[in-house]
Amino acid sequence: MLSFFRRKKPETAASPDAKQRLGIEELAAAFPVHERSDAPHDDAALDNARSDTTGIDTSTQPAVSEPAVEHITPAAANAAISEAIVDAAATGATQPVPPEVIAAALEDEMPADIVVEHAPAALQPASAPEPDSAPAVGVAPPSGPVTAAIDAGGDVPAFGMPAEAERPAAPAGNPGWRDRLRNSVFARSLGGLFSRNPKLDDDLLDEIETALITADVGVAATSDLVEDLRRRMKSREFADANGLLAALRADLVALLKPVAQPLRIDSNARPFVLLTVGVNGVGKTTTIGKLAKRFKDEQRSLMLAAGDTFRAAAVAQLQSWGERNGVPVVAQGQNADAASVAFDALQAAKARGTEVLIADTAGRLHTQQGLMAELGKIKRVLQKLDATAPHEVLMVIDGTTGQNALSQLRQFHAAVGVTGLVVTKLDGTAKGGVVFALAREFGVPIRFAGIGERPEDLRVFDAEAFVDALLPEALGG
Ligand SMILES: Nc1nc2c(ncn2[C@@H]2O[C@H](COP(=O)(O)OP(=O)(O)OP(=O)(O)O)[C@@H](O)[C@H]2O)c(=O)[nH]1
Repeated sequence: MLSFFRRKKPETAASPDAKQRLGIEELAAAFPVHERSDAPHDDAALDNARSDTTGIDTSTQPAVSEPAVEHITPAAANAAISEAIVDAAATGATQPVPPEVIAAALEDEMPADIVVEHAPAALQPASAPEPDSAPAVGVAPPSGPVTAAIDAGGDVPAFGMPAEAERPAAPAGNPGWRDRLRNSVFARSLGGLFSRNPKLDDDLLDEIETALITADVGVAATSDLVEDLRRRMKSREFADANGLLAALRADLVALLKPVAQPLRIDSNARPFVLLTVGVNGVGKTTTIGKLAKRFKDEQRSLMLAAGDTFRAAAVAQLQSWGERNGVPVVAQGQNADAASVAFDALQAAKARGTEVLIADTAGRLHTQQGLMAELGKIKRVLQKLDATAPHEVLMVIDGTTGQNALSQLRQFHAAVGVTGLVVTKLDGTAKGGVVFALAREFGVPIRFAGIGERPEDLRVFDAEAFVDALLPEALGG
């Protein structure tokens, strides 16, 4: 049987002290995201950087509500980016160049005298009751009527969602986790192992090791888990294989427990601004739609900002989710400046006393430095209206991504300071193990898990429910 670490344990792996875990603070220290209040900024540099990497020249496509900005020439912006890269190379920095280096070279802040001219038609006075205190997400909503700001549009399915009749019925409650995750690589490989009634020996550990690696748990986390089990097996802690497998379950739960922290809406922030980020196609817009439903069910007043201005259907997709849930959507159309949309929406939400504002952003590869720097700009622009915003930077990660998710999180955190994760697409044939790797490496709270396409398939992340869904039922808690 193939073994990645067969009884060759490095002295470091078994000790918890020796873990190579990077905390948020260490990450932040490694990639400081500092604001340059002393430096002038200019949007055009970032716009140009975007056109460099996407092929879309936004300079020729003015936003519906174009803020008053001074533009530098594309050549100057290119020169600034090149200079930053050359400077970083000269100082021995390895690629990719940290965003703050780019940001320092670019003049990228929206001017203080921004004028938002666009008045979205969707914004109508809301009459929804506004609760004084904000329960944690996932807590049962208080009873009472919800008055939608706009007509919810009946049963019209949102973009990206199958029509009601085509959708499989979602299993209710926590048992739904197992039904959704049973086809994952993790569940199938460990399930096969357990069904063979294994003996308590090194071969069992080797098979567990292979199963964990195959399921994307990652080399470091797998090594920690397997060596802990090996040590305990040698000291005769387990009566049989089932004892060892029960210990594996406990170790997996212990790995995830610290990051299973539900999103809490701070009622002192009004609105509580939630900025969603992530690479292309991970499920950001869909997740926002699901969150919109969740927040509306909790009777929170809500607004959405259609900040994904680059994907053709994204604005319509968000508007459809908004209509479906009776939530106003601030949009300026395709190719508008995303920071301007966010600013526009925050201004409107503040004026209305809206409780939660969720801002969408365009998907971007974590290696596209110009686009990553744009996220910093969106954050700074929001902070012109509320110094504490965004209150949650929610990064959406596709659960099928594998170990690449680690570098995605590293880069997004460096650019914009990620405070919570949503791991989507854990249903179907996802490997699922990347959740453990993320937890071990970063310790960033995992707020939600996407285990299907229906609104109710966005679950508050629950360490035990998740682990038990991946392991054979006999073991589950
Ligand atoms: N099976 C499954 N599909 C999902 C889940 N979450 C999102 N999706 C699907 O993933 C696809 C992409 O979702 P979007 O919300 O458009 O992704 P996005 O991140 O906004 O995409 P970009 O704007 O291009 O970056 C859609 O088909 C969604 O239905 C999930 O938890 N499970």
